[in-house]
Amino acid sequence: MSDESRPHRTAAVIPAAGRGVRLGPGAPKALRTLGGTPMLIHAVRAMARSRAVSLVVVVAPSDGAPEVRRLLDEHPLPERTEVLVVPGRETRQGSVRAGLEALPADVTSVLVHDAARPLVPVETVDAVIEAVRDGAPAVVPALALADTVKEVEPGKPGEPEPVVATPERARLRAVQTPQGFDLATLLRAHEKFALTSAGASAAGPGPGVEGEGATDDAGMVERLGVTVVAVPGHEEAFKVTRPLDLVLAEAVLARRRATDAY
Ligand SMILES: Nc1ccn([C@@H]2O[C@H](COP(=O)(O)OP(=O)(O)OP(=O)(O)O)[C@@H](O)[C@H]2O)c(=O)n1
Ligand SMILES: C[C@](O)(CO)[C@H](O)COP(=O)(O)O
Repeated sequence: MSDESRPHRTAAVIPAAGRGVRLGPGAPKALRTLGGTPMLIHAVRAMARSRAVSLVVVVAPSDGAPEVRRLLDEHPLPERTEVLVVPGRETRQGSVRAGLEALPADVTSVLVHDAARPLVPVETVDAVIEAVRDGAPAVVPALALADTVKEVEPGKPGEPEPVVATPERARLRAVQTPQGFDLATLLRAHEKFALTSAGASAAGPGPGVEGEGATDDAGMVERLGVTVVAVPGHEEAFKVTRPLDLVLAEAVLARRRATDAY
Protein backbone atom coordinates (compact mmCIF):
# COMPACT_ATOMS: atom_id res chain seq x y z
CA MET A 1 0.00 0.00 0.00
CA SER A 2 1.30 3.47 -0.73
CA ASP A 3 2.09 5.80 2.19
CA GLU A 4 0.11 9.01 1.49
CA SER A 5 2.57 11.14 3.52
CA ARG A 6 5.56 10.27 1.26
CA PRO A 7 6.15 12.32 -1.90
CA HIS A 8 5.78 10.25 -5.10
CA ARG A 9 8.85 9.30 -7.06
CA THR A 10 8.40 7.01 -10.03
CA ALA A 11 11.24 5.06 -11.63
CA ALA A 12 11.21 2.75 -14.64
CA VAL A 13 13.11 -0.55 -14.76
CA ILE A 14 13.79 -1.77 -18.30
CA PRO A 15 14.80 -5.43 -18.54
CA ALA A 16 16.96 -5.60 -21.67
CA ALA A 17 19.16 -8.61 -20.94
CA GLY A 18 17.41 -11.19 -23.15
CA ARG A 19 19.07 -12.79 -26.18
CA GLY A 20 16.10 -12.54 -28.53
CA VAL A 21 16.22 -16.18 -29.61
CA ARG A 22 12.79 -15.99 -31.28
CA LEU A 23 13.95 -13.05 -33.39
CA GLY A 24 16.71 -15.17 -34.92
CA PRO A 25 20.50 -14.94 -34.95
CA GLY A 26 22.20 -11.60 -34.30
CA ALA A 27 23.05 -9.20 -31.51
CA PRO A 28 21.05 -9.28 -28.24
CA LYS A 29 17.52 -8.12 -29.16
CA ALA A 30 17.61 -4.83 -27.22
CA LEU A 31 20.73 -3.75 -29.12
CA ARG A 32 19.29 -4.43 -32.58
CA THR A 33 18.30 -1.31 -34.43
CA LEU A 34 14.94 0.10 -35.39
CA GLY A 35 15.13 3.01 -37.84
CA GLY A 36 18.88 3.08 -37.21
CA THR A 37 18.57 3.44 -33.40
CA PRO A 38 18.93 0.56 -30.90
CA MET A 39 15.58 -0.80 -29.71
CA LEU A 40 16.69 -0.18 -26.12
CA ILE A 41 17.18 3.54 -26.77
CA HIS A 42 13.62 3.75 -28.15
CA ALA A 43 12.33 2.03 -25.00
CA VAL A 44 14.32 4.32 -22.67
CA ARG A 45 13.08 7.40 -24.54
CA ALA A 46 9.51 6.08 -24.30
CA MET A 47 9.80 6.07 -20.50
CA ALA A 48 11.65 9.39 -20.33
CA ARG A 49 8.93 11.06 -22.38
CA SER A 50 6.71 10.85 -19.29
CA ARG A 51 7.37 13.84 -17.04
CA ALA A 52 6.53 11.62 -14.06
CA VAL A 53 9.54 9.33 -14.63
CA SER A 54 12.72 10.79 -13.14
CA LEU A 55 14.89 7.66 -13.10
CA VAL A 56 15.36 4.84 -15.61
CA VAL A 57 17.27 1.68 -14.64
CA VAL A 58 18.41 -0.29 -17.67
CA VAL A 59 19.16 -3.96 -17.07
CA ALA A 60 21.80 -4.77 -19.67
CA PRO A 61 22.91 -8.11 -21.10
CA SER A 62 25.21 -9.56 -18.41
CA ASP A 63 28.36 -8.97 -20.50
CA GLY A 64 27.07 -5.80 -22.18
CA ALA A 65 26.77 -3.15 -19.46
CA PRO A 66 29.71 -1.02 -20.76
CA GLU A 67 28.29 -1.07 -24.30
CA VAL A 68 24.83 -0.08 -23.04
CA ARG A 69 26.34 2.76 -20.98
CA ARG A 70 28.15 3.99 -24.10
CA LEU A 71 24.95 3.85 -26.19
CA LEU A 72 23.05 5.80 -23.55
CA ASP A 73 25.79 8.44 -23.44
CA GLU A 74 25.52 8.77 -27.24
CA HIS A 75 21.74 9.26 -27.03
CA PRO A 76 21.17 11.84 -24.27
CA LEU A 77 17.83 12.11 -22.48
CA PRO A 78 16.01 15.14 -21.07
CA GLU A 79 17.98 16.63 -18.16
CA ARG A 80 15.27 15.64 -15.67
CA THR A 81 15.90 11.92 -16.34
CA GLU A 82 18.65 10.03 -14.51
CA VAL A 83 19.80 6.69 -16.01
CA LEU A 84 21.52 3.78 -14.27
CA VAL A 85 22.80 0.58 -15.90
CA VAL A 86 23.04 -2.75 -14.10
CA PRO A 87 23.94 -6.21 -15.44
CA GLY A 88 21.10 -8.66 -16.09
CA ARG A 89 20.52 -12.22 -14.95
CA GLU A 90 19.50 -15.51 -16.49
CA THR A 91 15.71 -15.02 -16.47
CA ARG A 92 13.50 -12.00 -17.10
CA GLN A 93 12.32 -12.01 -13.49
CA GLY A 94 15.95 -12.20 -12.28
CA SER A 95 16.81 -9.23 -14.46
CA VAL A 96 13.83 -7.23 -13.16
CA ARG A 97 14.94 -8.04 -9.62
CA ALA A 98 18.46 -6.75 -10.40
CA GLY A 99 16.87 -3.49 -11.55
CA LEU A 100 14.68 -3.22 -8.44
CA GLU A 101 17.72 -3.76 -6.21
CA ALA A 102 19.38 -0.70 -7.80
CA LEU A 103 16.53 1.69 -6.94
CA PRO A 104 17.29 4.44 -4.40
CA ALA A 105 15.28 4.66 -1.17
CA ASP A 106 13.14 7.63 -2.27
CA VAL A 107 11.42 5.73 -5.10
CA THR A 108 7.79 4.95 -4.23
CA SER A 109 6.43 3.47 -7.44
CA VAL A 110 7.97 1.65 -10.35
CA LEU A 111 7.23 0.82 -13.96
CA VAL A 112 8.62 -2.40 -15.40
CA HIS A 113 8.91 -2.06 -19.16
CA ASP A 114 10.27 -4.54 -21.73
CA ALA A 115 13.04 -3.17 -23.93
CA ALA A 116 11.27 -5.30 -26.52
CA ARG A 117 8.30 -2.88 -26.55
CA PRO A 118 10.11 0.14 -28.00
CA LEU A 119 7.11 2.01 -29.39
CA VAL A 120 4.76 2.35 -26.42
CA PRO A 121 3.16 5.82 -26.57
CA VAL A 122 3.60 8.20 -23.64
CA GLU A 123 -0.19 8.33 -23.13
CA THR A 124 -0.12 4.65 -22.16
CA VAL A 125 2.84 5.19 -19.80
CA ASP A 126 1.05 8.10 -18.14
CA ALA A 127 -2.23 6.17 -17.81
CA VAL A 128 -0.42 3.40 -15.91
CA ILE A 129 1.39 5.88 -13.64
CA GLU A 130 -1.83 7.76 -12.93
CA ALA A 131 -3.64 4.60 -11.87
CA VAL A 132 -0.79 3.69 -9.49
CA ARG A 133 -0.67 7.20 -8.04
CA ASP A 134 -4.44 7.02 -7.57
CA GLY A 135 -3.88 4.05 -5.27
CA ALA A 136 -3.86 0.86 -7.36
CA PRO A 137 -0.98 -1.36 -6.13
CA ALA A 138 -0.52 -3.02 -9.54
CA VAL A 139 -1.60 -1.86 -13.01
CA VAL A 140 -1.29 -3.48 -16.44
CA PRO A 141 -2.04 -1.97 -19.84
CA ALA A 142 -4.23 -4.45 -21.68
CA LEU A 143 -5.99 -5.00 -24.99
CA ALA A 144 -9.00 -7.10 -25.94
CA LEU A 145 -8.16 -10.03 -28.21
CA ALA A 146 -8.94 -10.31 -31.91
CA ASP A 147 -8.50 -14.09 -32.10
CA THR A 148 -10.48 -16.77 -30.31
CA VAL A 149 -8.23 -18.51 -27.75
CA LYS A 150 -8.15 -22.27 -27.13
CA GLU A 151 -6.63 -24.09 -24.21
CA VAL A 152 -4.85 -27.24 -25.39
CA GLU A 153 -3.12 -30.23 -23.92
CA PRO A 154 0.43 -29.44 -25.11
CA GLY A 155 1.89 -32.22 -27.25
CA LYS A 156 5.08 -32.87 -29.18
CA PRO A 157 6.10 -30.02 -31.53
CA GLY A 158 4.29 -30.30 -34.86
CA GLU A 159 1.76 -32.88 -33.66
CA PRO A 160 -1.97 -32.08 -33.29
CA GLU A 161 -2.84 -30.99 -29.75
CA PRO A 162 -6.24 -31.82 -28.20
CA VAL A 163 -8.30 -28.72 -27.42
CA VAL A 164 -9.58 -28.86 -23.85
CA ALA A 165 -11.40 -25.53 -23.49
CA THR A 166 -12.43 -22.27 -25.17
CA PRO A 167 -12.30 -19.44 -22.62
CA GLU A 168 -14.87 -16.68 -23.08
CA ARG A 169 -13.00 -14.16 -25.24
CA ALA A 170 -14.79 -11.12 -23.87
CA ARG A 171 -13.18 -11.77 -20.47
CA LEU A 172 -9.62 -12.15 -21.82
CA ARG A 173 -6.98 -9.44 -22.28
CA ALA A 174 -3.50 -9.43 -23.77
CA VAL A 175 -1.31 -7.54 -21.33
CA GLN A 176 1.56 -5.29 -22.25
CA THR A 177 4.15 -3.17 -20.48
CA PRO A 178 4.89 -0.84 -18.78
CA GLN A 179 3.30 -2.51 -15.80
CA GLY A 180 3.12 -0.15 -12.83
CA PHE A 181 3.44 -0.95 -9.14
CA ASP A 182 3.60 0.43 -5.67
CA LEU A 183 7.28 -0.43 -5.12
CA ALA A 184 6.84 -2.10 -1.73
CA THR A 185 4.20 -4.42 -3.20
CA LEU A 186 6.38 -5.45 -6.15
CA LEU A 187 9.39 -6.05 -3.91
CA ARG A 188 7.25 -8.28 -1.69
CA ALA A 189 6.02 -10.20 -4.75
CA HIS A 190 9.57 -10.75 -6.05
CA GLU A 191 10.76 -11.89 -2.62
CA LYS A 192 7.91 -14.40 -2.37
CA PHE A 193 8.49 -15.61 -5.93
CA ALA A 194 12.23 -16.07 -5.35
CA LEU A 195 11.59 -17.94 -2.07
CA THR A 196 8.79 -20.22 -3.20
CA SER A 197 9.82 -21.06 -6.71
CA ALA A 198 13.30 -20.32 -7.96
CA GLY A 199 11.24 -20.01 -11.14
CA ALA A 200 8.33 -22.45 -11.18
CA SER A 201 6.86 -23.51 -7.83
CA ALA A 202 6.84 -27.18 -6.95
CA ALA A 203 3.60 -26.44 -5.10
CA GLY A 204 1.98 -25.22 -8.32
CA PRO A 205 0.80 -21.76 -9.29
CA GLY A 206 -0.86 -19.38 -6.87
CA PRO A 207 -4.38 -17.98 -7.18
CA GLY A 208 -5.22 -16.76 -10.67
CA VAL A 209 -1.83 -17.71 -12.13
CA GLU A 210 -1.50 -20.51 -14.67
CA GLY A 211 1.34 -23.03 -15.26
CA GLU A 212 4.93 -21.96 -16.19
CA GLY A 213 5.49 -19.63 -13.22
CA ALA A 214 4.87 -15.93 -13.63
CA THR A 215 5.57 -14.63 -17.14
CA ASP A 216 5.02 -11.04 -16.03
CA ASP A 217 5.46 -9.03 -12.84
CA ALA A 218 1.75 -8.50 -12.30
CA GLY A 219 1.35 -12.28 -12.19
CA MET A 220 3.65 -12.40 -9.19
CA VAL A 221 1.62 -9.70 -7.44
CA GLU A 222 -1.53 -11.76 -8.10
CA ARG A 223 0.15 -14.59 -6.17
CA LEU A 224 0.22 -12.33 -3.11
CA GLY A 225 -3.56 -12.08 -3.36
CA VAL A 226 -3.26 -8.38 -4.23
CA THR A 227 -5.66 -6.99 -6.84
CA VAL A 228 -4.17 -6.07 -10.21
CA VAL A 229 -6.15 -3.70 -12.44
CA ALA A 230 -6.04 -3.26 -16.20
CA VAL A 231 -6.10 0.07 -18.04
CA PRO A 232 -6.35 0.46 -21.83
CA GLY A 233 -3.18 -0.61 -23.63
CA HIS A 234 -2.12 0.46 -27.11
CA GLU A 235 -1.67 -1.47 -30.38
CA GLU A 236 1.73 0.17 -30.89
CA ALA A 237 2.97 -1.13 -27.54
CA PHE A 238 3.34 -4.60 -29.11
CA LYS A 239 6.35 -6.74 -28.21
CA VAL A 240 9.04 -7.31 -30.84
CA THR A 241 9.38 -11.05 -30.50
CA ARG A 242 9.55 -12.62 -33.96
CA PRO A 243 10.94 -11.35 -37.31
CA LEU A 244 7.54 -10.12 -38.55
CA ASP A 245 7.25 -7.87 -35.46
CA LEU A 246 10.41 -6.11 -36.58
CA VAL A 247 8.84 -5.38 -39.98
CA LEU A 248 5.77 -3.91 -38.26
CA ALA A 249 7.91 -1.86 -35.85
CA GLU A 250 9.93 -0.38 -38.74
CA ALA A 251 6.67 0.56 -40.50
CA VAL A 252 5.18 2.21 -37.39
CA LEU A 253 8.39 4.14 -36.79
CA ALA A 254 8.61 5.27 -40.43
CA ARG A 255 5.00 6.50 -40.25
CA ARG A 256 5.68 8.39 -37.02
CA ARG A 257 8.80 9.98 -38.48
CA ALA A 258 6.88 11.05 -41.59
CA THR A 259 3.88 12.47 -39.75
CA ASP A 260 4.94 13.46 -36.22
CA ALA A 261 8.54 14.72 -36.60
CA TYR A 262 9.36 11.80 -34.29
N1 LIG B 1 17.22 -13.03 -18.87
C1 LIG B 1 16.44 -12.08 -19.39
C2 LIG B 1 15.42 -12.41 -20.34
C3 LIG B 1 14.65 -11.39 -20.86
N2 LIG B 1 14.88 -10.11 -20.49
C4 LIG B 1 14.11 -9.01 -21.07
O1 LIG B 1 12.73 -9.19 -20.89
C5 LIG B 1 11.99 -8.57 -21.95
C6 LIG B 1 10.90 -9.49 -22.50
O2 LIG B 1 11.51 -10.70 -22.88
P1 LIG B 1 11.46 -11.32 -24.33
O3 LIG B 1 10.71 -10.50 -25.28
O4 LIG B 1 11.07 -12.75 -24.14
O5 LIG B 1 12.98 -11.21 -24.75
P2 LIG B 1 14.03 -12.36 -24.93
O6 LIG B 1 14.13 -13.19 -23.69
O7 LIG B 1 15.25 -11.64 -25.37
O8 LIG B 1 13.39 -13.19 -26.14
P3 LIG B 1 13.52 -14.73 -26.48
O9 LIG B 1 12.66 -15.43 -25.47
O10 LIG B 1 13.02 -14.83 -27.87
O11 LIG B 1 15.00 -15.08 -26.34
C7 LIG B 1 13.03 -8.20 -23.03
O12 LIG B 1 13.17 -6.79 -23.04
C8 LIG B 1 14.27 -8.92 -22.59
O13 LIG B 1 15.49 -8.23 -22.92
C9 LIG B 1 15.88 -9.81 -19.54
O14 LIG B 1 16.08 -8.65 -19.19
N3 LIG B 1 16.63 -10.82 -19.00
C1 LIG C 1 5.81 -9.10 -19.64
C2 LIG C 1 5.13 -9.43 -20.95
O1 LIG C 1 5.59 -8.58 -21.97
C3 LIG C 1 3.63 -9.18 -20.78
O2 LIG C 1 2.95 -9.52 -21.92
C4 LIG C 1 5.36 -10.87 -21.39
O3 LIG C 1 4.79 -11.77 -20.49
C5 LIG C 1 6.84 -11.19 -21.58
O4 LIG C 1 6.97 -12.49 -22.08
P1 LIG C 1 8.34 -13.00 -22.69
O5 LIG C 1 8.12 -14.40 -23.12
O6 LIG C 1 9.35 -12.83 -21.60
O7 LIG C 1 8.62 -12.11 -23.87
